[in-house]
Amino acid sequence: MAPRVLIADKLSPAAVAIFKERGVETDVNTGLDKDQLAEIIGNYDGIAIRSATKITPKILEKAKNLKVVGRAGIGVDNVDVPAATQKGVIVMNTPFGNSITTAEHAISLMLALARQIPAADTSTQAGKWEKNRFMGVEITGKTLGVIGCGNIGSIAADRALGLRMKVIAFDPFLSEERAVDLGVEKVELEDLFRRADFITLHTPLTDRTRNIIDAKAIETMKDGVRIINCARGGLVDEVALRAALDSGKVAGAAFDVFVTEPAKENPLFGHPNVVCTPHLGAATSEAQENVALQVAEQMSDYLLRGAISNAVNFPSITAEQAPKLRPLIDLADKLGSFAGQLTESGIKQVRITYAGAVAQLNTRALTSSAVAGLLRPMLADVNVVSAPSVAKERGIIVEETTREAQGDYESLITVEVTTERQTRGVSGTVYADGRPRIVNIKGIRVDAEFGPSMLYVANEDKPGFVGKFAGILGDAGVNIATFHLGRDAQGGAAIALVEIDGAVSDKVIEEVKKLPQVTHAKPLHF
Ligand SMILES: NC(=O)C1=CN([C@@H]2O[C@H](COP(=O)(O)OP(=O)(O)OC[C@H]3O[C@@H](n4cnc5c(N)ncnc54)[C@H](O)[C@@H]3O)[C@@H](O)[C@H]2O)C=CC1
Ligand SMILES: O=C(O)C(=O)COP(=O)(O)O
Repeated sequence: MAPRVLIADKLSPAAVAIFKERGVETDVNTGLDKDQLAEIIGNYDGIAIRSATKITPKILEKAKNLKVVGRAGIGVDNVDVPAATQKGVIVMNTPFGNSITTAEHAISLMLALARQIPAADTSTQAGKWEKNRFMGVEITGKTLGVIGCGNIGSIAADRALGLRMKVIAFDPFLSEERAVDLGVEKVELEDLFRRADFITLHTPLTDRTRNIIDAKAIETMKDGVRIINCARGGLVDEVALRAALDSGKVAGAAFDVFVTEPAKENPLFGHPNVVCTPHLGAATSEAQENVALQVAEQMSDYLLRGAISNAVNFPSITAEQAPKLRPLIDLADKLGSFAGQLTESGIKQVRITYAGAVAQLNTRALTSSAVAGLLRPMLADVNVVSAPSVAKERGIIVEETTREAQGDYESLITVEVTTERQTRGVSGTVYADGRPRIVNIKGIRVDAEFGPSMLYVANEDKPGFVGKFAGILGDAGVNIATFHLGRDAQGGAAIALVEIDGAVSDKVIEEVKKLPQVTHAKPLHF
């Protein structure tokens, strides 16, 4: 059945066209309130949004079929990403499609502010001709302080340099080298506040950036500073800014984004030196076409081919890699699951080794899959997306190693789990038939496919075991589908891995355990 996507915010029609072309069903239903969305979200495999629709834990709870949230734009602060991750829902954005447009909006607002264009326009069109009321400031030679010099901040900086401004930037992740390349001076935040004539914000809203401009910060700024916020409401304390505008400390402010949106009322409204736009940063036909096309392509690629790009909660997998990766993801999950089902005490560490061709692929995705398989027997709702963060929360160390091909296998994945009691390793491969095999358990070679219902028995390699073991299963009416034996040395440790039709009762397991040679017996499910 074709996957189905809900377009819940206003997207360029380019998105529908792409989804249609790719064979994804779409419904366009914008402006839903949270209850209406909760009612229908269960019908969709994907939801495409901008900043209006909020993807909350409550919505995710109802989204039984949801696999992907596609944000046609940059900020994903309207999506509860941890909650989506926990549900295994991929959250992807389009990190570049609207950056030029947004930087241009910041520059437009700066110029509008410098020359009071909106107020002058209103006055002129009201027939007032107030030529002496609107005295502007020149921006040439002025210092622009850029807070957050990522994609948008650096484009804004570049445009400001073109306007002959001096640009200083505060961004803890901006390297000196990149600053030199951009032609900006990297400074500390206090310096920026002290020196800037104009300040423009371009950071995401996080716990560290919330109210990055507050009353205290404003006090340290130049008298007559002008502030532009085209990033997110909440970066600036609106009440403190209003007070500073009223006192004249701040000469002007231009805001595109607000603490509460849609902003029907706001502390900044009504001040003569304030310019506001209704979150128009990304609103050009070019940017909207870019982000709509891109989000539709990305979502289709994921829903139809398993390719992941620009996900904020999962590593990327290209469409070319996806078919190669799919059987290996399955293998990693099954090896993890095998280890997890045999683990009876707290896991301290898991080391995943990729040998041979698999080492060249996207091992982060494989590791997530192995960890998901490992944790699933203990935590039913862990998934490939949430596994790394769940492991971290539980203090489990996850290590990944890659190495050259080993032995006979083109690709070999080994999952080694260390608990309080022991370290246990299990290896597997995928043969040309694309089916995952388990080829080594605790150093003992085997060659078994994974079946839905299996029995794992560790025993001493002594005569008489196989007959008695098969006898117990036969007496209980358990049909053996495949039977694999392996041992480390004659008379040493041996393993039996048996695929059975249907389930096996606890009573049968107990009987198997009572066999004198048996050290461990456990039913496994894949
Ligand atoms: N008004 C609008 O319509 C639009 C707003 N935006 C917003 O613009 C913002 C920036 O977007 P991009 O440049 O694409 O993101 P980006 O990720 O490329 O850049 C953000 C920069 O902020 C920096 N940063 C993070 N924490 C910081 C801190 N505590 N202090 C200083 N810098 C810090 C990062 O190092 C990074 O370089 C986002 O919040 C996004 O949501 C984006 C598009 C449209
Ligand atoms: O891309 C972003 O982060 C934006 O803020 C743009 O928001 P919008 O898609 O115009 O609602």
